Amino acid sequence: MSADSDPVLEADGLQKYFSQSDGIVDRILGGGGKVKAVDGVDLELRAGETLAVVGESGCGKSTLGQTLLNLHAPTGGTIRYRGEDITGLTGGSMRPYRAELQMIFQDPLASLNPRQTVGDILAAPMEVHGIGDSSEDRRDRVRELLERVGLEARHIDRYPAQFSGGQQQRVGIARALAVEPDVIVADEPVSALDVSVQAQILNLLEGLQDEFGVSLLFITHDLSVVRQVADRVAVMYLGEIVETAPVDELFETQHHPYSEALLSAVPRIDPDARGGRIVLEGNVPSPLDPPTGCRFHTRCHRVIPPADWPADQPTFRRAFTLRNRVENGEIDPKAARRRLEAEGEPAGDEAVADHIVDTSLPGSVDDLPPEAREAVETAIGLLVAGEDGEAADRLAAALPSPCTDEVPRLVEPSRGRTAACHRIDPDAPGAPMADD
Ligand SMILES: Nc1ncnc2c1ncn2[C@@H]1O[C@H](COP(=O)(O)OP(=O)(O)OP(=O)(O)O)[C@@H](O)[C@H]1O
Repeated sequence: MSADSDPVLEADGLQKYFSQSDGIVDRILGGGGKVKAVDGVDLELRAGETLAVVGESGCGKSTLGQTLLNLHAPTGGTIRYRGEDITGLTGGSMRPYRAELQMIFQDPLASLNPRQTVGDILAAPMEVHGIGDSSEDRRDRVRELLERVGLEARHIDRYPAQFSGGQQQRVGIARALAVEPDVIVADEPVSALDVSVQAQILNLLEGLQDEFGVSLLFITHDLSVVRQVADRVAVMYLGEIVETAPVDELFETQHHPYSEALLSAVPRIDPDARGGRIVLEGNVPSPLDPPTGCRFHTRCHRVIPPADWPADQPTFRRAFTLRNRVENGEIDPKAARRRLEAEGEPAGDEAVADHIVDTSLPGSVDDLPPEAREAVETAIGLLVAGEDGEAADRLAAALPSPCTDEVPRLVEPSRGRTAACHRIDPDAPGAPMADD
């Protein structure tokens, strides 16, 4: 495949929100929240390539894959297949495209009808899409397909449960190929399988892709799988694509700090390779209420300090972590007081505030620049006095960052690569740090 080949499937500003109005989250929050599972994705899958979509669990990968195939009605944006707008097509109007756009699922057994033989499972979509002249012809094609995916043709009348997990996934692959598709979205196709079987299925997919010229969107959380199968990678975080790059380039350099953190967790062959594992702050925020500005700012180890910050960036990150914890309501002065009391320690307001600073600020407060230190101590005092909003405002004023205020643009740091981070955008607010 060529990196410059035409896009087969394109997303432009694609959004998929799920309504929570009937769910438990609604009852807790008291409002009809929207889970912003996919939120403004631009992406193109090019002819014959394998594009991996990677990111942590819950970042929206599956929803993106399913929305691209119109299995979910998109909330916004457009989807084009070979230049034709197919956004939101359903039923009969989607039928001409359905055969071209196929899906392979993570759990092969759950996606195969247990009461049908594999022969029937594979022949049914052929019949729907008018492939094969007769049922005998389709049965011959099914036998060929079974052999092509490494199964035995004589097992055509077996039921899915009579196959092993790896064999069931081979049936899933055969079913996708049965209608001679142009695009396959494979959603974690090997993550339910034993490691030894994973490699066989990945090899099979690669071989079939070359043979059939299919474009593959490969969804996975596993970067070692990405390296084996992908030509390009799109890194997803909280409903957005934060970086795209050819796979080898992404493993060499990362422009987005989230990609950098993901890649830092991949075991290196060379034990002297530079850089240790980057441990991100906190948890993935809720897609019901994603952070402002850059969605990654709450966890980003490279969050940008204000231009007049008098210390280094890691010191800012420490203070900024406390800011986030206060903003997110993660600090509970009452619990801190109870703990001190239980330990027989002094538990007056001042002691509680000191305890919170000690336990919620990474590192020592003494290492902060004087103004930041004063802001931290004042803010925690306010928090202990029950003035949560005031506390958060005080910290936001003392520890501002362009990352909380401005949504980063997707820029092209080099040909064929994109990333959305203020640090690589020459027009972005905030000065990159010398030690960055
Ligand atoms: N049908 C649905 N209704 C409501 N929320 C949903 C629905 N499907 C997914 N979500 C939510 O959308 C977000 C993205 O989920 P999605 O499954 O797409 O992520 P993912 O990256 O594929 O994760 P995983 O790898 O765990 O499957 C999650 O917060 C999830 O809870």
